Amino acid sequence: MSERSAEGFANGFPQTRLRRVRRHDWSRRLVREQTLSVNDLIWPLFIREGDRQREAIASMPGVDRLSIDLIVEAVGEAVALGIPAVALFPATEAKLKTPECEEAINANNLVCRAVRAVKQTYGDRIGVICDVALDPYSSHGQDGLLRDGYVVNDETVSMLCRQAIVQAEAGCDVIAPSDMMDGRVGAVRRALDDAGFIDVQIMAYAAKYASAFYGPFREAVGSAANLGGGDKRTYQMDPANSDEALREVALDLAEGADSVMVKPGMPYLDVVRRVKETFGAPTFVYQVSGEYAMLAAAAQHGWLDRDRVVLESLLSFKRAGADGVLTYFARDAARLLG
Ligand SMILES: NCC(=O)CCC(=O)O
Ligand SMILES: [Mg+2]
Repeated sequence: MSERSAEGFANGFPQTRLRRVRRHDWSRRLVREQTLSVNDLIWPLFIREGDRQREAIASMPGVDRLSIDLIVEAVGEAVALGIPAVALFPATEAKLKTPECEEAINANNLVCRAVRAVKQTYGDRIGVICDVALDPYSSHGQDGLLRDGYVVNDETVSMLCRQAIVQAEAGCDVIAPSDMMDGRVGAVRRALDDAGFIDVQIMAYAAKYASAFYGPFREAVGSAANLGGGDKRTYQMDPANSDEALREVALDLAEGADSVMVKPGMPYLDVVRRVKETFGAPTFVYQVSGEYAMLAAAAQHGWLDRDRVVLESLLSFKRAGADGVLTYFARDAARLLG
């Protein structure tokens, strides 16, 4: 049944009716420009010490820190759902955090043990991504080594190379430098190649902003208190800039990054679009802990429809040009899409 034209719409006006193709579901599906699938998802998981330990993270309702045995079970769910990769983040015990971050290069540290357990169980059925940065290990909460209160670049990069090697030795498939030191991608690439890890990928946190949206993550890995009132503005990017993001991405690609990342996600969709259009390289985006917290908390209150905002937010990353999304909603989204 069609509406009869009213008086004001004589002579066939409007000629173009964009609503016509929106009228029925079959037609909406035919003209849909973007799709979200399980292949777009990377699931970040938090690891803690112990056996059968599951510990809630207050500011991330629905996300827990898991001991390695439970991490292996969670990764099993990801495998069953078809999620292509997980990113593992260690909540290092406070007693192991030091100013010089020695635990980062301990081949038997929490994340290395978790990677070994996951890889022994699932092999190449799922990819494992590990950050390279010192904040899970530093008593000061910074991502690099501190000298006179300043995070020094080159000395930090040397540590990051050693960290990348112990993680690759543990079986990590993708090294993700998240530290924002200059030159670290090239240095880590050389270190990996020299050690024989020519097929270990690098996913560079290329445009990582000094954002307030990381708050819950710092609670999750226990670095918030260490950082105190400190911030990371001498190495992470100024939220005001996007030309600079293109320069960061250009350098990381030139230094050998296999893929690049923009972080955070929802407030930086314009940056995702510019990066993808400019370089056409595999581009990922991180829907960070604060974004998760906003949506999860509002949904808990009944103020937002959780399933719908999760899928809409993830689709927005695809529309902006992202090839994939690191999201704490990955398991939920995979179930909804399944
Ligand atoms: N390097 C990983 C992160 O910093 C994650 C931040 C977040 O989820 O807030
Ligand atoms: Mg850089």
